[in-house]
Amino acid sequence: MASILLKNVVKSFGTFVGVQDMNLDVVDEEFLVLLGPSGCGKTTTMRMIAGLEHPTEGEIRIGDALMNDIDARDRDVAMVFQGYALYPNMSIYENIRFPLRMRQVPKAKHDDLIRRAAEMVELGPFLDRKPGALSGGQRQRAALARAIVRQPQVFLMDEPLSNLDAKLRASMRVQIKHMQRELKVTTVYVTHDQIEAMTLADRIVIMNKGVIQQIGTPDDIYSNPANTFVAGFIGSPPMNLIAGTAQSGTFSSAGVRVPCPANLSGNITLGIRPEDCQIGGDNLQGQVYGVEPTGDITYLTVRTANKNIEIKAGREFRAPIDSAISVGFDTSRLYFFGEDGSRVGVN
Ligand SMILES: Nc1ncnc2c1ncn2[C@@H]1O[C@H](COP(=O)(O)OP(=O)(O)OP(=O)(O)O)[C@@H](O)[C@H]1O
Repeated sequence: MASILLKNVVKSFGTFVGVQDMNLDVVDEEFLVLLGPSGCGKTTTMRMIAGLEHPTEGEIRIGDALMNDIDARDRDVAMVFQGYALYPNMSIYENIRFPLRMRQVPKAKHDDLIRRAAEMVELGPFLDRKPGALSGGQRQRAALARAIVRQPQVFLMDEPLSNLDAKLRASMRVQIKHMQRELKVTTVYVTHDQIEAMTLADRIVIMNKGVIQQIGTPDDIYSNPANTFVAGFIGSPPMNLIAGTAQSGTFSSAGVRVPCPANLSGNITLGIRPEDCQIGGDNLQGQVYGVEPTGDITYLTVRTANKNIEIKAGREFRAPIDSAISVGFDTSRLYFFGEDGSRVGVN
């Protein structure tokens, strides 16, 4: 088991900077998720920890040891990628065994280790099959078993569930989390799926354009977004961000009026989550633009002169398109952001 430290890590590709001055401290036994849009530098960060890319600047440590010049195969990490990368001609048993052979683990220990790893991902009955005779979820579990079989210091997982359908992804999430808790192996997991990040992570690192935007627990990231990027990235639908002006304790924008901290003035962006809006009230006046019943929640889109606002309404809510509507905001849950996008106060 081990901690991972990235200190002032930069990765450039020619003149393009893929990862900028990254500082990250992954605690021993932690499940850390790197989350961000395509191209934000998640995989590059992961590949540097694995030793598949070398940082242009900075230090990478696993435990206390400096890794910069250590080959990937000499770092005690196991990786799971989105493609399962199983050997098609080998049985699942032999596939799981592969890392034990590579690491020259004494043969006498193999059978026990393989069966224990297979048991953990519920693949015990499938060990004799070839990968082609397994479902996608079973293959992904075989890839996980192969990663855990030799109990590395660190697991690195890069979008391991993205090839699976939604139902299977949900059940594999639970399985991965359970397995990580049981094995207590420090884990770095890359995804662009916020639900995966929220459900799996002890802490989430949100990245954009090679820069860390915020590091925090899922609750913290959701409740206290550091800037408009994080606020607009997390949540489904994400936080409504409404540009307007603040003056003398009031924020206003076309059709929107809410109290704000008296010290705010000038161009401000208001943030309000869809679930913190209620039908009826005097903070927002607009027209119904869309009503989407989904069973438990009805999603309502309200049009104002400046922007469409997303609201989670009760399951029974229905209203004619284009009808006038008034909405109240939970004023204890308003967010304000300055011109550079960073958070400036909670009312
Ligand atoms: N070998 C390379 N040469 C040049 N540019 C690269 C190289 N590898 C990555 N990049 C660039 O660095 C940036 C970060 O890439 P990276 O793969 O880390 O993104 P990501 O966040 O993992 O994206 P995705 O979710 O799409 O996999 C991207 O703009 C990418 O085009």
